[in-house]
This record gives sequence, C-alpha cells and structure tokens, in this order.
Amino acid sequence: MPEATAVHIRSLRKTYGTGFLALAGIDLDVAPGEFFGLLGPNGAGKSTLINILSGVVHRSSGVAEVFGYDVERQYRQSRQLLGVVPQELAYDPFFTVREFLRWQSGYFGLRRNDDWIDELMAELDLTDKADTNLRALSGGMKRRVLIAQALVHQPPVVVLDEPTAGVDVELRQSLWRFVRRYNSLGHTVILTTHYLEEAEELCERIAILQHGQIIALDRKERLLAKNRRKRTLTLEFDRDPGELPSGLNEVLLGANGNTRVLQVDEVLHPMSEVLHILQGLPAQIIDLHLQEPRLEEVFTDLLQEARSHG
Ligand SMILES: Nc1ncnc2c1ncn2[C@@H]1O[C@H](COP(=O)(O)OP(=O)(O)OP(=O)(O)O)[C@@H](O)[C@H]1O
Repeated sequence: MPEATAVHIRSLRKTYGTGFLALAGIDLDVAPGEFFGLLGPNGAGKSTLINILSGVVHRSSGVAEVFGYDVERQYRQSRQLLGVVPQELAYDPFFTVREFLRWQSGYFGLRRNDDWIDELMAELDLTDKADTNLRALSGGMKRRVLIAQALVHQPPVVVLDEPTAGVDVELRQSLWRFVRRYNSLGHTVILTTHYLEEAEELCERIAILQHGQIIALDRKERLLAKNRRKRTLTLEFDRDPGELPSGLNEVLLGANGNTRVLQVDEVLHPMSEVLHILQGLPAQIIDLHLQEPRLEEVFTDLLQEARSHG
C-alpha cells in the first residue's frame, strides 16, 4: 500500500447531468487514523462527495484518492481500502444476517471470514439475529447490519453517511462506542451527520460544506475557539434587578423572575467590564453561569456569514 494520506481530494468538481453544480472544487486531506467530520445542510454535497469516493458517482474533474489509489482508475484497490455505511440499504436481499455478511465478504475476495463476522456481530449486538432474515429486522437492527457489512473487509477507512439518523439514543450510543473503538485501532473514520453534538463529541477535525464548497475546515477546538465570541451568561439575582443598564440591556436574551440571560461578545463585552456594570445594580448576583458556544452555534454563524458574503 503506498504511503499517503487516507483520503486526498483536490479541485474536485461534480456537475450532474441536469447541469447542477453539486461540488464546486473541493480540497481536502484526511490523515490516517483521523476521526473526521463532514457537516453541512441538506443538499450541500456531502453524499455526492462520499459517492465519488466509493465509486458510485463519477466526478466531473479533479483528484480523489484513497491511500494514493485513484477512485476510478484504481477502483479495485481504492474500494478495498474503503468501507461505506450508506444511509440505507438500496435493496433488501433475501439473506440472513450471517449469509449477507458472508456474501459481502466474498465480494471483497474473503472466503474464510467467519471469525471477524462473529466478532462484528458480537460488537454490534447482532449475534442473536445471525440467522434472522434481513427483511424481518427492525430499522435499528438493519442499521447495525449496514455498519457490519461496511466493515467485513476491515477497511482502513470507513465512511459513515448519517448513520444515526432516526436511530434511538441507546442504539446511537452503542454505535458510537463501536465506531470509536474501530478508530482507536488506527482506522480512519469519516462521518457525516446532522447531529452536531455528535460531531462535537467524536470528531477531531471538521469540514463544513455549503453549496458544494468547503466554508470551514479546522480542528474542532480551533473551529470553536475562532468563534468563541458569543457566550451565554445566565445571572441569578437575589431580587428582580429591573431594567439592566445600557450596554447590557441590548444583549439581553431573556428574563424570568430574578434570572437574566445575556449573550455576551468576548471582544465587545469583556467579562471584567460586564461584572463591573452589574455591581452597580442594587440587586446582588447570587449565581452565575457562563456557557461557551456549541458547535451548533458556530455552524449556524458560519453558514449565515457565508450566505451574506455569497
Ligand atoms: N443524481 C442527481 N442528479 C441531479 N442532482 C443531484 C443528483 N444527486 C444529487 N443532486 C443534487 O446535488 C446537491 C447535493 O446533493 P447531496 O445529496 O450530495 O447533498 P447532501 O449534502 O448529502 O444532502 P443531505 O444532507 O440532504 O443528504 C443537491 O442539490 C441535490 O439535489
């Protein structure tokens, strides 16, 4: 296997037959062993990008490689190194879970793969469904099978396309435990999700895609820090503080009894200044809570910014 980045993408463009430009020149490198998040609103181009990597969609131009293998010219090699968990099964084969996983192993030229299949089923809590027909499985169980089938050949890169959409909390957490463990073994994980808290919890680096372009790409902490301007300050007073002094009244998000919630901008409202203003009030602060921005807010801000510049 050539020494290379796990996924290497340069000037990648995709125009669909309708003339619609779904990817407008993407540059992206994902390092081996990384847990990478690909975020973006509906229609941003995430699935198009993933489908190009897995050879389902043809690119219009540009470079797309998995460990140095071109996704089209060296399809067999690149596909062997990639496991893709689709949003759903395109078809419902008349197979039991075990048969399906064996059949999928055969696709990758693996004839004796039962040890790994057993391990996968155990890890994904599928063991007691091994002989159940796929058509008889619940949606959640099918999700597990989708993950298992993407990993039958133990690919060094696994791409999960919104794998937890519509999945209950318990299953989501067990899936994440499993994916985390797979990543900790040194495998690369690329995740697309609409659950930002999920990306925030799992991913080391995040790209935000909009209208087929990357509008932000950075380590999660830096993405959060760069946008660490607006923090939410919740104040509890010993009595109703009435109207807040000017300078703070403008950033009041909400008021309830003796509680006031402010959205403070780190630059415009340094905390020392805010506290100084508040000390001038007759009401005393008895509790105070400062919340840093979540990825959710950063995401919304970035999309709005990109829209206003676009
Ligand atoms: N086969 C196709 N023909 C024409 N347009 C397409 C085709 N597939 C996707 N598109 C368009 O390309 C754009 C990007 O779609 P894509 O599915 O890649 O987005 P996405 O980011 O994965 O969205 P979602 O979060 O909804 O899955 C969308 O506007 C979509 O309508």
